Amino acid sequence: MRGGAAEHVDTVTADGAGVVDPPCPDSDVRGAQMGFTEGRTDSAPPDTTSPGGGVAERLDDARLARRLAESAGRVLLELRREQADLEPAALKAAGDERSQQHLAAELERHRPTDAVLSEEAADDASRLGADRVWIIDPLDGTREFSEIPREDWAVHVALWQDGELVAGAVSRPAMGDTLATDEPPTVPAPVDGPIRLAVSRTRPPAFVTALAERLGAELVPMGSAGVKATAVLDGTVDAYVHAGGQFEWDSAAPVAVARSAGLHTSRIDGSPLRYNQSDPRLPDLVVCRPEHAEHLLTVIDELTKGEEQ
Ligand SMILES: Nc1ncnc2c1ncn2[C@@H]1O[C@H](COP(=O)(O)O)[C@@H](OP(=O)(O)O)[C@H]1O
Ligand SMILES: [Mg+2]
Repeated sequence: MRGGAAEHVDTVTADGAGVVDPPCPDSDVRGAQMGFTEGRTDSAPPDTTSPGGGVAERLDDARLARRLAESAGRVLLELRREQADLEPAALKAAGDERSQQHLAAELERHRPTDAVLSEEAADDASRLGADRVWIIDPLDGTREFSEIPREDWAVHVALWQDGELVAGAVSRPAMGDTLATDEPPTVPAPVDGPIRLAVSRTRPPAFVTALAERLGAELVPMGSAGVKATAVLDGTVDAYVHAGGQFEWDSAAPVAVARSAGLHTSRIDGSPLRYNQSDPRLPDLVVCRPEHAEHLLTVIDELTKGEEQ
């Protein structure tokens, strides 16, 4: 449990799995470095009351992102427990739907004036004129979620504001943790040996396989973009490189958390990842330890140019 000045009390869930927020930390230093601050001063109305009837003060965006990702994770774990006999396709569909319903309801309750871009909801073009857009993937690694007891699936909750990702959380419910910008993770010290690249276990892009060969890298297969990106944060791998297709919701929250911890994040050509674009496709990315960025991007560049010839 996180500590700090006891100012905020909040409740996050509408499904009985209510959360009384622990004391709110002092303004998060590294969070402030990435451009977000404790609380908000703009026009959104405050949270009102908790299901228990108590007055709930407003939770800052980063902590709300964490709480939403965690509570959706509990919804998904419960579903998996209760519906373990479902066919994988039905479990996937139920997981997407339940988590989407939960997150949509909670965002409506806590941030009713903000726009939302979700993998599991129709894309409302009004988000393009909005100052604040929550970019969510209610269940990333849907396939792995349906393969009980696999743990490599995640819930992504990010907030984009005025052109930047300003908060994010990646919950890994079956692993029992959440990595979020309210408390940027500390990346472990580097380890000796070949560079380790996280790659999709079910559809490894040929590009990444070729990259691994050039780098003399070890491929570490796993499901979920969020799990792969956070595997860089927890030291399981050194980099996550993807190409060939993805959407903003697959990477927004992982990238927000990775940036808050000081990792390199970019497109594979080194250009910035941009969110809340009219076309939400965002087909490639690099998330890596900063000490590997230059070499990785150089080798990717050589590989890309070689493919073009
Ligand atoms: N070529 C591609 N086109 C579109 N989305 C892709 C993709 N490759 C991976 N993804 C998305 O990235 C996430 C991680 O995939 P993987 O585990 O194979 O790396 C998945 O999200 P969802 O599970 O939310 O659909 C998947 O849909
Ligand atoms: Mg996804």
